[in-house]
Amino acid sequence: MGEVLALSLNPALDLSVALDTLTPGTVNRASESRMSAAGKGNNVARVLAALGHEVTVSGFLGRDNAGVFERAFADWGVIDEFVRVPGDTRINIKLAEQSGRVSDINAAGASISAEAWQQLEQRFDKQLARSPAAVVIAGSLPPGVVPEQLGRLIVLVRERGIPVWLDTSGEALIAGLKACPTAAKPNEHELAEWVGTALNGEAEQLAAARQLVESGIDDLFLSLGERGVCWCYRTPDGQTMMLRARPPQVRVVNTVGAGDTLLAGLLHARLSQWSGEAGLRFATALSADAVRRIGVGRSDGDDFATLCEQVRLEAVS
Ligand SMILES: Nc1ncnc2c1ncn2[C@@H]1O[C@H](COP(=O)(O)OP(=O)(O)OP(=O)(O)O)[C@@H](O)[C@H]1O
Ligand SMILES: O=P(O)(O)OC[C@@]1(O)O[C@H](CO)[C@@H](O)[C@@H]1O
Repeated sequence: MGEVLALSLNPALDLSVALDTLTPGTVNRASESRMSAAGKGNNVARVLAALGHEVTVSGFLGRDNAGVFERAFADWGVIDEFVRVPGDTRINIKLAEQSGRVSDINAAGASISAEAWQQLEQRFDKQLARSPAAVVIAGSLPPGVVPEQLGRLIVLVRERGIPVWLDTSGEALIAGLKACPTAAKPNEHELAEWVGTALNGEAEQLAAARQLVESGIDDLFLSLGERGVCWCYRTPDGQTMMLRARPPQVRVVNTVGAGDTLLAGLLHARLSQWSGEAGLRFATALSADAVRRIGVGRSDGDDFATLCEQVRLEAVS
């Protein structure tokens, strides 16, 4: 299986807190808390490495708390090509209630200097020269990095004929989509940000997904939380098609990183040259499996084959 380069320009340490019910303004007692190396690109990298891919991770890491990431990268078996910057990598707080509701508090991240950006670009160029099978760019941009810089990275990858998969939000998503990545995975809120107005119902969401594919993106995966995922793509004869996957019902513990698990599963299937249907089924089951516990990727459960069977695929007309 080909090598993957996963870029997290703004990685994070996730402090995941499980509690019965969150009551703002009071002392809340956690039933469990855990700190882990994360950020969207790193989460995708972790899942891909567990699925057997050779993965290089890159982006910016704060020097002062880099140790937690370095230990995690060694544990996951990924190659660390992060540029070290002064200070700490941000800590994001994930509050997961018994009901399955999650509240995220995401920090802005350390500011990136022009010099650090230059270092990143130089490394990126070398990494691309090794012709990875795919590049994933995922997560928000840190202060000091403007959306156009993300667009430039995407163009650099595409110029080399390497597939680039994008998962980001807000202005970064708008600039990133303009640069025409091979694939993108917005959730419904991110897609509405791209459109610039609220999307009322699935018909409007699917129309926006279609518009993106018709603008030149090969594969658009619109993730819809517990409602599953819609894959919009262009056939070799230029038609736009849509396939919908509905996940099985599972007991939700923590949904953080479900989108990253989904993206990793989809890319794994693509790099393994599975059919689109098989890939969508696998990735939907993988992300449903992931929400049953804290963390990304496959759980220890022995019912994964059943989860795959329970995913419902349907063509969208
Ligand atoms: N409650 C759930 N039950 C089953 N599957 C789920 C559930 N929530 C999410 N999933 C699966 O995970 C996928 C991704 O979820 P979602 O759309 O919430 O991604 P996201 O917003 O990008 O998440 P994140 O940013 O936390 O990674 C969904 O398409 C679905 O397949
Ligand atoms: O602030 P961003 O970069 O948009 O998202 C960061 C983040 O919420 O995404 C991951 C889940 O997808 C978490 O590990 C991480 O904390």
